[in-house]
Amino acid sequence: MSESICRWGFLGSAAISRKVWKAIRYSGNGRVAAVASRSAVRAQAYIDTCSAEVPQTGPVTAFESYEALIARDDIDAVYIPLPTGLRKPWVIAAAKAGKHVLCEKPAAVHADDVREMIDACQSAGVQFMDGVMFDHSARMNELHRQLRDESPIGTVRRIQSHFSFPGDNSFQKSNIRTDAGLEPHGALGDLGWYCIRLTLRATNLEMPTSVRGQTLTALKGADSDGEVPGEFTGEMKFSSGLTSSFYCSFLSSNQQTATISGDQGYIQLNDFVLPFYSGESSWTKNHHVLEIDNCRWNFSQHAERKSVAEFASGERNSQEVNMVRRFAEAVLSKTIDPMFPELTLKTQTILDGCRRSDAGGGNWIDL
Ligand SMILES: NC(=O)C1=CN([C@@H]2O[C@H](COP(=O)(O)OP(=O)(O)OC[C@H]3O[C@@H](n4cnc5c(N)ncnc54)[C@H](OP(=O)(O)O)[C@@H]3O)[C@@H](O)[C@H]2O)C=CC1
Ligand SMILES: O=C1CO[C@H](CO)[C@@H](O)[C@@H]1O
Repeated sequence: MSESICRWGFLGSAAISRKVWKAIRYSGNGRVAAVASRSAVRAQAYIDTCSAEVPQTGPVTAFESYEALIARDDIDAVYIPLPTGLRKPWVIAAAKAGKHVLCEKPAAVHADDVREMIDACQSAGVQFMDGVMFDHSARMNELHRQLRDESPIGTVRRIQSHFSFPGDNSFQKSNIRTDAGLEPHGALGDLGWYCIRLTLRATNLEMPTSVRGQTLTALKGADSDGEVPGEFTGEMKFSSGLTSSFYCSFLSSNQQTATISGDQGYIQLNDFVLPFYSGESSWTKNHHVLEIDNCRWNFSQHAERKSVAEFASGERNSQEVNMVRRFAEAVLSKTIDPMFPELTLKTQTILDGCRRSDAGGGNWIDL
């Protein structure tokens, strides 16, 4: 391995990997060294268009098979944004070849597959991390710290989140997200994954005792063998009495809201996954008061806006840049952080429970 720079290889020419390409350029401790595609022409075209906007700090080699890239010994880490249904064998092959693995979300088809993927990484002594960028945002880390150490809203009782975007006709017919073989969890995997993760972060990684879920609308892409959740609602119950619910959808307008409610106030975020384009990430802490005095019944508003200085995306302190920088730090220092595989496995276990509940009619499932 080169001493100070993590050499990244990408599997596939996924749309999201263009954002990660730029993030790696800005990370300061990595560079994209290779891209593999099922088509050599596509790999080279991808490298050319990305390089024209964001050049890497060295040459980037195109490979026409994922195997060929994984076999190289001048690659330290692979980024795997292949469709979820196809990802597992490539994660395991990469780990066996000694490559550290940044794996897109949702991690896998089942939690058993996640265990196999993580075991392969552990056996090979390489880092496993999923692609949830907000785990690396200064805002989320500050909220996590406050909720754990300071009880800014008292005891947390309820977490509600909503992640949706409106997928048009062409999306519904031909995007990987509506193909059961490629993205079997549909909106639950694509968007609900973040809602579940937010809950885990807010509870300091505590697992719920039971979950339930329901597909509200199913979608089926033109080439899909089956339906996927296009609109899904899920709930979680915790031993402390805390409850959490979420809604995710490919059919509602752009919304990324989260409310964390305590017995002394609530925290509201309006952009919890992809921060609004700005140089700071904000949230509000609310502790409204109902003032009653004889004929005067006033609900008085008390809302404090809080923020951290952090560019939403595409800058050196943005969450996706922090993600790849932190990953490369683990690679370069040979210090594996076990929290990341744990987070992935817990998220997938809750997702699996929601799907089992859905398949059984929406009843509560004990985890
Ligand atoms: N963390 C985040 O913020 C984000 C994460 N994601 C996740 O990343 C993953 C990829 O999403 P997205 O970028 O939209 O995906 P794309 O459809 O743009 O890309 C998927 C890539 O996978 C490769 N591939 C291999 N086999 C197949 C196949 N049978 N069908 C289709 N593609 C195949 C293709 O590369 P090639 O043909 O070149 O080999 C293709 O470019 C998803 O799981 C998604 O949830 C997506 C967006 C944001
Ligand atoms: O992970 C993701 C982040 O947000 C997108 C929507 O805006 C998703 O579709 C994507 O897969």
